[in-house]
Amino acid sequence: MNIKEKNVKELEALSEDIRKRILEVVSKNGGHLSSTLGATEIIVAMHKVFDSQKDPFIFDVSHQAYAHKLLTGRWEEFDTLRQFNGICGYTKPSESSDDYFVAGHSSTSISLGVGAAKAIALKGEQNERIPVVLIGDGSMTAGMVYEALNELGERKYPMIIILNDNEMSIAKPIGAISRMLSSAMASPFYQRFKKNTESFVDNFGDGARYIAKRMEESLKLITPGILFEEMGINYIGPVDGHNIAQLVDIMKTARKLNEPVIIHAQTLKGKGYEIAEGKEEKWHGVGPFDLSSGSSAKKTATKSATQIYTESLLSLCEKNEKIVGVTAAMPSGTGLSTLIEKYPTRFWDVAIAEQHAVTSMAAMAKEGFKPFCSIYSTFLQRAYDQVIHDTCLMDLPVVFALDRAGIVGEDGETHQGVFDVSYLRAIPNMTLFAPRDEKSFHQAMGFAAKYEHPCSLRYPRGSFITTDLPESAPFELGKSQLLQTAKSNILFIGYGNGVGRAYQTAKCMKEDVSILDLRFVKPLDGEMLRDLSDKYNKWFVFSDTAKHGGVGSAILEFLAKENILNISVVSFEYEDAFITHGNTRVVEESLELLPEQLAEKVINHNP
Ligand SMILES: Cc1ncc(C[n+]2csc(CCOP(=O)(O)OP(=O)(O)O)c2C)c(N)n1
Ligand SMILES: CC(=O)[C@@H](O)[C@H](O)COP(=O)(O)O
Ligand SMILES: [Mg+2]
Repeated sequence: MNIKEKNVKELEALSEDIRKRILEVVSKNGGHLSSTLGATEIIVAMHKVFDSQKDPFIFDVSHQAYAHKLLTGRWEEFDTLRQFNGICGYTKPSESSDDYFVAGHSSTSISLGVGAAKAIALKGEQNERIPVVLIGDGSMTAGMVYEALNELGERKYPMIIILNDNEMSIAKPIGAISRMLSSAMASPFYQRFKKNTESFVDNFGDGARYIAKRMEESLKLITPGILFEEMGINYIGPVDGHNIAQLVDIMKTARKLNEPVIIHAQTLKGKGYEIAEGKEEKWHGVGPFDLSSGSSAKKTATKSATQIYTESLLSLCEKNEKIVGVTAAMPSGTGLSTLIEKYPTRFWDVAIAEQHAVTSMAAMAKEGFKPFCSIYSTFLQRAYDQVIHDTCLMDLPVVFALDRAGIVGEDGETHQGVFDVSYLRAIPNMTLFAPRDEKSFHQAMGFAAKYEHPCSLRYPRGSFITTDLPESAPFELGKSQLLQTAKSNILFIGYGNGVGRAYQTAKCMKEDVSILDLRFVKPLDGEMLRDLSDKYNKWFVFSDTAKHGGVGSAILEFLAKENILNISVVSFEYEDAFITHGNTRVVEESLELLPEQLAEKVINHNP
């Protein structure tokens, strides 16, 4: 039956069926669980009142949009969620015309809505179509949201913004905005007012009590909405984000206003799966798990790069009290939660605010501190000008510790950490290097902690490719490390996690090869490369970076500048295309980047 014809009871039953389907698939495949369980009724109500075939449905981050996928013809194939060639974990127009826009990086939805509303107005379609945005309280903390609200409040395009406030980002939300949003019921003024009026009206009977109740209601409506109302945007709420009848009525009312409206819905993150309900960070993004017990299926033995980073930073902090650091709403993902707990006056979660994170740390560097910006490679893209304009132009000693560098797997195109060498290498005063394993990671961190200019080190999601690499030499600026020499004319040049891949590829070959750990891609070890160009004339580059502007590019630039013309360079970095989602190994195989595939390419390469 078409959702438009369903009554409230049927919509409630549909929500429960959706929850069951989400739990069934996410417990098998992994994915974003608690966000998407909590947004179910809101999304069902959206589809009841609006039409995603004509109204732009815009989900912020869109990790919470599984119910939308289930309601738009993907119920059966939802079994393939986040699998290679399966359903994407985020909205993706190429997957369905009901998915209006790509999403994955947060806080873009309101700008998208304003742009869509402008176009709808220009095309004279305002009576037929209206943008409907769903954004979470965590995503409301990024500056881009206020750029969009600023214009929307001025131009007043008709638009529905549903703010799904579950009082959680990935972790507990931080900052004034989150506090403002959920402060309505708890504000001291509001509580005093409530207490005083209750005692006051007890002496005057029902009529007065009724008036006080209305005042209390109106006060509730005023407190969190004051920010939006003052900006010229209608505010309705807070409302129960699990009450479908109320949600449907309010969305219908909001549509009739034909103005910009924010509906502030309060929900329970993880609703419907008791173990995950409430303020449980670990249920935001999950691997496969046992439904009855909630215990995760996969246990990882080897230490992750994030764990190494955390241990390294902890030991550096003990020796140097000038070391400080930030994360932009990824405390556990970056490992910074440990540092925040141990050094609460030196480490901060600044919410989803990468631009603010970088620039505020630049100021701390100017004040003589040694900041570590712990940000995923993909999310640092959000703060590119802050790296150039506020950090490198001032030549300030900020360390950009880029986790999730390389293919990240099931998060797919929006989250692959593959562009950082390309986007950072072009910036003057920036130094780029990468550890290959645990030992070299500690050395790289020691180097970073003393380095007096901007620098960036990168490391993979999960653990390094291999742990049995040769002993690591201390990190020196612009110095590489020759790990293995052989008689053949073949040289493997590895960078970061690419060194492990070079070793695994070498093992697949009958012929011995020489292997260099490049360590620094900026500045390059010119002396070593000149020396090696006399001995080896077939170079192969192994790095989890985009080819364009990446490590191979840097080496080719060097050879050209040195007028060294007899070397053939083949880069096994990523081609000029966005990399899809799926299990990392499966994705790498599709890109022909597995060691055995690379060995084939080396053997068959005849320049
Ligand atoms: C620019 C950017 N920074 C960080 C993230 C990582 N991230 C994904 S979802 C999320 C929290 C979102 O919280 P909220 O909007 O409240 O949604 P909820 O999961 O609570 O429904 C974060 C920090 C991101 N996707 N984009
Ligand atoms: C939706 C989002 O952007 C985050 O939840 C991201 O998926 C976290 O990635 P990791 O699982 O690699 O920490
Ligand atoms: Mg939230």
